Amino acid sequence: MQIADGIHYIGVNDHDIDLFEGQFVVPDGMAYNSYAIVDQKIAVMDSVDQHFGQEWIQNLEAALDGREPDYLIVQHMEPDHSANVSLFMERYPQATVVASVSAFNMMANYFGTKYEGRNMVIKEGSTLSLGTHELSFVAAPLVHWPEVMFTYDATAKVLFSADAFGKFGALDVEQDWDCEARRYYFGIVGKFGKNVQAVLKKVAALDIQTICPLHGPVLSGDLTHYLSQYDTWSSYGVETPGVVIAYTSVYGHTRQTVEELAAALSKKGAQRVVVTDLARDDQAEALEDAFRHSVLVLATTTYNGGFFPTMHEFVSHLVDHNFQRRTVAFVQNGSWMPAAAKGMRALLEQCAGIDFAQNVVTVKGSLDDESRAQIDALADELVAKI
Ligand SMILES: Cc1cc2nc3c(=O)[nH]c(=O)nc-3n(C[C@H](O)[C@H](O)[C@H](O)COP(=O)(O)O)c2cc1C
Repeated sequence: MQIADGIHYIGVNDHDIDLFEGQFVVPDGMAYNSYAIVDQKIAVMDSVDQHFGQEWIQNLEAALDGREPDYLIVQHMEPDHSANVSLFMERYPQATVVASVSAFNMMANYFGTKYEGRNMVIKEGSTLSLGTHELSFVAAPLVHWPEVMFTYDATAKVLFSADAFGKFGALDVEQDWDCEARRYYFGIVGKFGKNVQAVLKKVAALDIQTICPLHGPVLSGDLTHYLSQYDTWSSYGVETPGVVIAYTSVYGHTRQTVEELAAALSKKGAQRVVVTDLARDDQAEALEDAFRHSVLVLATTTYNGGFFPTMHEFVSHLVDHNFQRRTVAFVQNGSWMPAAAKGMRALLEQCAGIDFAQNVVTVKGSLDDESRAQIDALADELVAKI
């Protein structure tokens, strides 16, 4: 598949993977993208996951039509992209590997060599001419690893963006971009909003017609939507006004409380209320929902003096991913000494700019008039904050 003049797609689809990066469910598989820029010199953009080396080489050789590659540009050393660097370097002994200093340090760790004598160290502003295609490199530290470089092809007006603008899902599955790109962003890149903002500012100065990420589809046409989504996500802005209620429940009373709160919110004018069961639904989906919307309600059981383990896991994800600048409310259940709200709040105090709702719903085992009045008061407070 030709993406632009001289630029070929040579990546692979993975439908065998169970969990991406050891934790994310990917029901539609995953794509490991790689590209060949065929010019007077030939550059290959990154390799692919360890299981697909032979397929990748076949794709490369089909695109090269008997020629041999001159460069392997390693933008990102995460093994789903770098696992076949050594295969490439053995197969093409004339080729040079092009990467940042930190990428070469990681190559020493992974492959036991920095390819001395066959390497080209690049940094922000370095250039590489392939003949017609003029490449320049844009440092993207911590988007989302420290060694990451973007590559800009000024001739084809293509930005090779490493993991940025990537998404879950193989390329032979038709899918809306936003949903799985958002889940990918907040699960994997989201902690590093400042770094994403910094690199977005740099690429804003470039004339870009096509974005070639290392996962997900090549983006072309009007890029405004993708750039604007990345700007909102990386600045922790609200994408969709609404309430997310993330809950756990052992015996159903907390679930019933959540259902009544959701109904009260809708009745009082909330246009969008999303409810997720943290023990059964995908927590990565819940995480992206929390970052997407304006208000988050956490509802859980007091559990051995603390709070329920799956809620603990979710709150840890929020803190780890730099959750910030949102309204957060608590619903707690406790048959003898409710303490879940206090425990959750203590962890979330680490997050910047959280507006904790004044009203807390406390259910002592099962709902009663007092807790129903609290639901009503909390719904009033939250509707005003959406
Ligand atoms: C293993 C376990 C530990 C619990 N620990 C506490 C506790 O420390 N303090 C408390 O007040 N209630 C505690 N509870 C009681 C729960 O609040 C009660 O079971 C309630 O019904 C849970 O809400 P649910 O119906 O939504 O599951 C505990 C319940 C379980 C099952």
